[in-house]
Amino acid sequence: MLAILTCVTQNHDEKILFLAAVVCAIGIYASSAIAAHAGRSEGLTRRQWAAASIVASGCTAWATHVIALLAFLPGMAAGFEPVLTALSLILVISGIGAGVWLSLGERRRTRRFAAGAILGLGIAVLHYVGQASYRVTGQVAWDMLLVSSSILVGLVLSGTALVAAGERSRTWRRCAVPLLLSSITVLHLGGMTAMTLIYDPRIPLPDTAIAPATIAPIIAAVSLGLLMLAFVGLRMTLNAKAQLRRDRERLRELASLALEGLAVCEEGTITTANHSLEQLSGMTQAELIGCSISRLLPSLVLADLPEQEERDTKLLDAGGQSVPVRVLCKDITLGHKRQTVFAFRDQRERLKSEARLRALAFTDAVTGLANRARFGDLLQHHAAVAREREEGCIAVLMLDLDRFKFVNDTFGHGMGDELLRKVAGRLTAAVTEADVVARLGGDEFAVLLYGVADGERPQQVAARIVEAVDRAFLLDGQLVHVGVSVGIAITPGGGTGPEELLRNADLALYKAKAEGRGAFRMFEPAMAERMQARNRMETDLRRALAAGEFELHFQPLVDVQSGEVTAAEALVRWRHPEQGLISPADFIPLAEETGLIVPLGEWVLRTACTQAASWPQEIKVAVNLSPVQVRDDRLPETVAAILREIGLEPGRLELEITEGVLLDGEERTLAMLTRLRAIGVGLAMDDFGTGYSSLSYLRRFPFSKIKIDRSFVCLLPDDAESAAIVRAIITMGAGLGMATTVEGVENAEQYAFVAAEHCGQVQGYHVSRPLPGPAFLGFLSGMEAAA
Ligand SMILES: Nc1nc2c(ncn2[C@@H]2O[C@@H]3COP(=O)(O)O[C@H]4[C@@H](O)[C@H](n5cnc6c(=O)[nH]c(N)nc65)O[C@@H]4COP(=O)(O)O[C@H]3[C@H]2O)c(=O)[nH]1
Repeated sequence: MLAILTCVTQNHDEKILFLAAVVCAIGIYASSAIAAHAGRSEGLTRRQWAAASIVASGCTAWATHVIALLAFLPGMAAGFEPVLTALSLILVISGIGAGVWLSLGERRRTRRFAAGAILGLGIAVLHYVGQASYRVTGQVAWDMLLVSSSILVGLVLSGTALVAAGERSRTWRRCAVPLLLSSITVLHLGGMTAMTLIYDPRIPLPDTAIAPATIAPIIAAVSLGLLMLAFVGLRMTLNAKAQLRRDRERLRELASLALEGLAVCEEGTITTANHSLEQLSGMTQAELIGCSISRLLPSLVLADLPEQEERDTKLLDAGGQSVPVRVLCKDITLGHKRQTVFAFRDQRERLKSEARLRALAFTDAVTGLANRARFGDLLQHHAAVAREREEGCIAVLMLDLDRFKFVNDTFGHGMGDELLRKVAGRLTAAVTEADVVARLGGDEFAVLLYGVADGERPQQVAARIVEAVDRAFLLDGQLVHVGVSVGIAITPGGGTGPEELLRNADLALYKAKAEGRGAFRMFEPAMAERMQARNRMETDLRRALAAGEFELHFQPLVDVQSGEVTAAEALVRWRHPEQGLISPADFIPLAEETGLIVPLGEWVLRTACTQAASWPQEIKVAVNLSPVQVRDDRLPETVAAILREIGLEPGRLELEITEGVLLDGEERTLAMLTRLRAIGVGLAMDDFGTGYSSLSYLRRFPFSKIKIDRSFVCLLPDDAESAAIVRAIITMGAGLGMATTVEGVENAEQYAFVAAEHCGQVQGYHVSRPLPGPAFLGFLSGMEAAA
C-alpha cells in the first residue's frame, strides 16, 4: 500500500494524473449516460447505442490508462510500442463488451459477478498489454505478487460492480460506478507499482516506439470525443428526465380523474398515487409516495401477479384494517422508464350487495324463513354429513296447512301472507335454534332436524307443530282456524339422499292428510308401495278412459206422493279387464287429484244425457259434478253444448254438487252456479248435512233441491236424533221452496218414515240398486206394468 502511495506521489506528474482522472470521469459519465439511453431505446437504436457505450467505456479505460502512463515519470526516455498499444484498446473494448453482453438481463448474482470479472479481465489485459507496450531505455522488472494481487482484487471489484449494477436497491446500484473505478485504479496503480525500471543505456528505445509527444494528440482527440459524447449523454439524460416529468404530470392529472385507486410504482415503490387511493387507504399523498406497494398489499405475491388479470385481495389501510379490493397491474413506460401501475377497485359495496342478493336468493320474501333453494342446500349438506359420519340421523318434516286456500280466498292474499308469517313464527317457536324451518312455497313448509337419535324427537316436534298451528289465529280482528298435517321421514329408513327423504316425507304427509288432517305420520315403506300402486292405477285410469272401459248405472228416484220414478242418478262404474267392476269411491278421488275427472266427467255427462234422451219425457237424469269440474270456467259452456248436441231439454238435467264445492270461494262458486242455473238445469246439493252446510249457503246459492245424506237415514226410524235432523231438513227445504230427496232408504220402515214427513223423493236400495242402462229401462217398464 505504501509502495503504491510512493509510486503515485513520487513517480507521477500529478497534473497529468489528475487529467487522467478527469478523462476517466468524463468517459464513465458518457458511457453510462449512453448506456442509459440505450436502455430507454428499442430495437436497432438500442443495439447501436449499447455498442457506442461499450466502445466509449473501452476508450475511457484505454485513454485513462495511456494518460496515466504519460503521467508516469520513469526518469529515462520512454515510448509506446504502436501494435501493443492498439491491441490493448481492442482487447479492452472486447473485454468490456463481453462482460456487458453476459450481464444483460441477467438476474443471477453469480452470473453477473462472472460477467463483471470478464469485464475486469478486459481492463486488466488493457493495463498489462498497455504496460508491455511502454518501452524505456533500460530493463523492466515485475513484482509478480503485486501483479497477481492487483489482478485478483481488480477482478473481484469489477465483478462486485456488475453485481451491484443489477441490484433492485438504488443504494447498491449507486455503488457500481465507484466499485468499477476502484477496480481500474487498483489495476492501474498496482501494475505501475509492480513495474521496476532499471536504466540501461545499452537497451535503446525501439525505432517503432511512438514518443509521448506523438501519442498525446491521439489521446487528446479520444478525450475530446469522450467529452462530446458526455455532452450528448447529458443532453439525452436531461431530455429523458424532462419527458419523465411531463409523463408523470400527465399521468397524475389523468389519475386524479379516476374513481379507482391508482398507484404508479417504480421497482415496488410508489411514485405517484391518486386521490381515490388516498381515500381508499386512509393515507396521505406524502405517506403513499415512497411507500412500498407490498405494505398496501401484504397478502399478494407481486411477482405472481399477471399483467391485465384482476385479483381479489385485501388492502391494508392506514388504520391496519383490511379492505377488500380487486387489483389490476400493468407495466407501462413512463419517460422511457418501466413502471408498474396498480389499479385498486373497492369491493366493499359489491360484496355487500352480493351478500344481500345471496340472502335474498335464499330467503322466503313473505316469512323471512329459508326458502326451497336454501332448504335443499342444507338438506343436501346434512344428509352427506350424516352418511359420512354414520352418527346421528336427520329428519325431514313436510308440512301442509289444511285450510290455507280457504283463508286466502275468503280474506284475500294480504291476510293469507299475514297468516303465513304467523304460522312461520309458531313453527320457529316449536323447534330449537339449531333446527331449520323453511317455506317451500304456497302453504308448504318443511323442518330439518339433525343429530336425532330415533323417531322420538321428530314426533315430539311434529306434535308441538300440530298443536301450535291448531290454535286459532287472529287475523284482521277475526279468529281463524287452520290446521297442519305433517309427514316425517328419518334417515336411514326414510331414505338417505335428500330427494328420497323429501319424497318419503311427502308420502307420509299425503297419508296424514288422507287420514283426516291436523295430524302427523311417520314414513313407512308400505306407503311407498301404496303410492306405486296408486301410480299404476293412474296410468290404468288414463288407459281406461281411452279404451272406453267406463259405464253408467242408473239409480231411480221415486216421487213419494205418486210412487212413480221421476228421475235417475247416473253413477259411473269402471269395468276393469282384470279386476272387474270397480266402484267410483275407489277411483274418483284419484281422478280428481290427477285432473282426469274433467274428461271423465264430460263423458259421464254426455252419456247420461244421451241415455236420458231415450227415456220417457217426465224422467230427469241427475249427474254428479266433482269440485274439480266446478272450478273449470268452461263448465257451463260444456253443459250447454252437450244438451244442444243431444237435444235434451235443460230442465231434464239435474247437477249434483257436494257441499265441499262451497269451500272453494263463495263468490266464484256463486257465479258458477248462477251461470249453470241460467242454462235451465236443476242444481241439487248432494250429501246435505255432512259438510259445512249452513242456512245462509242454502239461501244464497241457487239450489233447486237438497239431498239428505244417507248417514242420517241409516238409523231411522228408531234413532230420535236422526229422525229430528231429517225432519228439520225436510221442513227447512219446504220453507225455502226446495225439493228434498232422501238418500240411502234401504227398507220399508225408513221409506214410511220419510213419506210421513212429506219428503219429495226417495232414493235407495229399497226402491232399487243402481242398474245398468237396459236394466233401468226394464225397471221402468216393470213399474209401469205394476201401476
Ligand atoms: N249403502 C247404501 N248406498 C246406497 C243406497 N242407495 C244408493 N247408494 C249409493 O250411494 C251413492 C250415491 O251417490 P253419491 O252420494 O252421489 O256418491 C257418489 C258420488 O259422489 C261419486 N260418483 C259416482 N258417480 C260419479 C260421477 O259420475 N261423477 C262424480 N263426480 N262422482 C261420482 O261416487 C259416490 C259413490 O257412488 P256409488 O258407489 O255409486 O254409490 C252411490 C249409490 O250406489 C242405499 O240404500 N244404501
